[in-house]
Amino acid sequence: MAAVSGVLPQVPEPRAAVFRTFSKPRPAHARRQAAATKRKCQASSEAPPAKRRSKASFLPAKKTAAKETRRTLKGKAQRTFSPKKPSAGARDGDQERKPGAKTSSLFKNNPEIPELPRPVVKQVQEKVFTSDAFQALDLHPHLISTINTVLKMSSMTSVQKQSIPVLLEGRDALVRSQTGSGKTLAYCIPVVQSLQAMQSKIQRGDGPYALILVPTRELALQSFDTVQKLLKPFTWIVPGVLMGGEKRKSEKARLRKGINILISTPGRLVDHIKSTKNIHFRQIRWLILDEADRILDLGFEKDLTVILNAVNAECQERQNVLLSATLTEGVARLADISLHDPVSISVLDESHDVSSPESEAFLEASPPQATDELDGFAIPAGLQQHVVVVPSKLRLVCLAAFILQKCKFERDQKVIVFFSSCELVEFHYTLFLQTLLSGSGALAPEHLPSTSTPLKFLRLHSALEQEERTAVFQDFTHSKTGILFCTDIAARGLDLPQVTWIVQYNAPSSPAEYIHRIGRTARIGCHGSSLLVLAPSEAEYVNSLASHKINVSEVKMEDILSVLTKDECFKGRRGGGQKSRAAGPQEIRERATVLQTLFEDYVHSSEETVSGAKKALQSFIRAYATYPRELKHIFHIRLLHLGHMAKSFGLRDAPKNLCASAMKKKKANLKRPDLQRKKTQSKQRLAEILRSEYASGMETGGTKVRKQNTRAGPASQPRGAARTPGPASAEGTD
Ligand SMILES: Nc1ncnc2c1ncn2[C@@H]1O[C@H](COP(=O)(O)OP(=O)(O)OP(=O)(O)O)[C@@H](O)[C@H]1O
Repeated sequence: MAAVSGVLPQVPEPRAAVFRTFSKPRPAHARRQAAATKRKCQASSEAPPAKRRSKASFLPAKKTAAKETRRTLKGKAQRTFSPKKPSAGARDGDQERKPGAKTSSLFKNNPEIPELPRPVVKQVQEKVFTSDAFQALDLHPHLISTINTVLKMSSMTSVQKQSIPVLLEGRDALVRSQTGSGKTLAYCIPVVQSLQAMQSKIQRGDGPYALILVPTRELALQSFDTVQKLLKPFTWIVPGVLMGGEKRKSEKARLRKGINILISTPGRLVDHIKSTKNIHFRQIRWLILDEADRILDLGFEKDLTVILNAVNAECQERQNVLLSATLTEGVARLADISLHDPVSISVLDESHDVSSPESEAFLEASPPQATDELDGFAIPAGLQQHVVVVPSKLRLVCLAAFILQKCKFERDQKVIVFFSSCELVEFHYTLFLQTLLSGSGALAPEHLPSTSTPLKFLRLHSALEQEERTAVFQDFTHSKTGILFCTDIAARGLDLPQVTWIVQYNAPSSPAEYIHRIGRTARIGCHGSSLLVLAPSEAEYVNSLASHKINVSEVKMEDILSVLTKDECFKGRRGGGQKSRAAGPQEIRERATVLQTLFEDYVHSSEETVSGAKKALQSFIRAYATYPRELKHIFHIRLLHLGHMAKSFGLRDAPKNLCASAMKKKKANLKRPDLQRKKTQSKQRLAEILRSEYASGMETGGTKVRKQNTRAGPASQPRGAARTPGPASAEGTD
């Protein structure tokens, strides 16, 4: 890390300024924002019991002292941060806090960071581009010129070269190619070509000829945008999008006028099938399931059945196309769609595997894979995947340090951070906005080093009003820099340009979701990186990824935290200016503690913020309880240390009621077998809540997170898509 002492202007006691900022009453905008941060999944009583004391977590400090080089930091800090000698940050903070409030040491009593397994995997890769021009296809000349001049594309990608001719022949197809390889055009071009070529010219009033189902609203808007561009020369064909969050009335009106290429989320389409008289499928020629494995999974099962019944009742002769980067034959077989002699298109078949001498060795040692579910999915060649193991207490400062490193001290970085629930997104978004943004927390802009970039935080999840959701999506799409906090609603299909880093702060629930999350970067031949954050107890997950041919390389937490020595906002008691040239582990620890204190002071600045942090922690625990059975040995709440986890939510102690209710529930369950059944039901409900990230948006009774301090300008209004917010929904909105 380059030293910055020479670059920075002299700022008298910046750390003291930090604490002053957070001990005084919060400014009106912060209060407004906190008040606006309503969370929806708040069923705390459903939180499964969290076992507090894992053996590893309670190792005496002596035993956890590091022996290896990579644990030197921890070892030294244990000596430095004895309870009798609190950190500068903690001490100053204490002066202004209630007696008894404390910032406990971040670096004490942490479990050892285990040696990560290092399987070298023969990762699967595909060739993205071909040298063939679109002119090689039998397409209308106006369509080709639109592709060349409007979309500014000349040569086909591999998946387009393979799929377009097959689809133009009228065949059903299952299409699998890596993320960001151009699957959208692989189906949109044949649809437009075939519809414009129909002998009796399509009339708007004919209704839908093509039905395209996608799992989220943002993806619906994105696909609609692509179709709209391709249709420029063919103005008589009308595209339209239906998605939750828009006023049903205006959608009904558009359906009445006629939509020929209909793009919809499943839930919203079902709603119209049930409630809109003039929706019909008499003319359907195409049924396309983008992100087909997602649409075919349990969360959409009922919706898909309703849609297929409605479509089948009116039309039998149509082409069916299923696409996804993680489509497997197994998933496709589940489809209750009568596929006629489908062609399986997998770009992988044509590609070469990338291997190294070590990977050969691994292959020999690795067990044979049993099913196609365990086969590897291709990962873009320009994608560097990393993993960092972080003790629970240090998660929050580590995430903040990573964001500062990338977005404050490096240029043109666009980062997406994935969390497991809406509450987690809201909590971290508000916390970082209130503490890390220049002007509101850390240093005033004039005191920022000249090399630093202002931070810009955005968030996207299903509990937002649709208007804000669309605005955020547009804003992040068009931004050169920024940090997007989101749930898995942004994991699939979204083509957000120039994303440089993907952070998975909560591990995904399946290898497929891992692939889709990291696939938001390194698209269409570009470069990008990903970082997966794991707790020490989760290190085994690296092996699980390896069994799906996913290869991650380790970065050290200390290296991420060391960026704090660049940031004078977090200068410790003895100052770090002159030392930052060769910042030692002790200084890094001091600064991490100052940063943690900053978070804790904000969280403890009002009852409301404390309660928000507790709810976020409960939400984390609930989400943690829903990992599938095959991952339970890695992600099980009994392996979590609740007190340490609480720290990563800026809480100074583990919420007592959470433990108490968990313990009570456990005891009661032992006595009352009838409660076991309820527990199962509540687990199912939790799974539903998570799945409903993708639900229809037509449910009522929930609370939406109201519009907050977005920096987005008004979103552009696509043809056929109204921006009026829809009815409040329970949890999901798609
Ligand atoms: N032939 C092409 N030449 C140049 N760019 C292309 C071409 N085809 C598609 N693209 C661009 O590549 C990007 C990724 O395309 P697309 O979103 O269709 O990928 P995908 O395979 O559907 O990804 P995912 O699996 O994540 O949904 C888009 O920005 C698209 O405009």
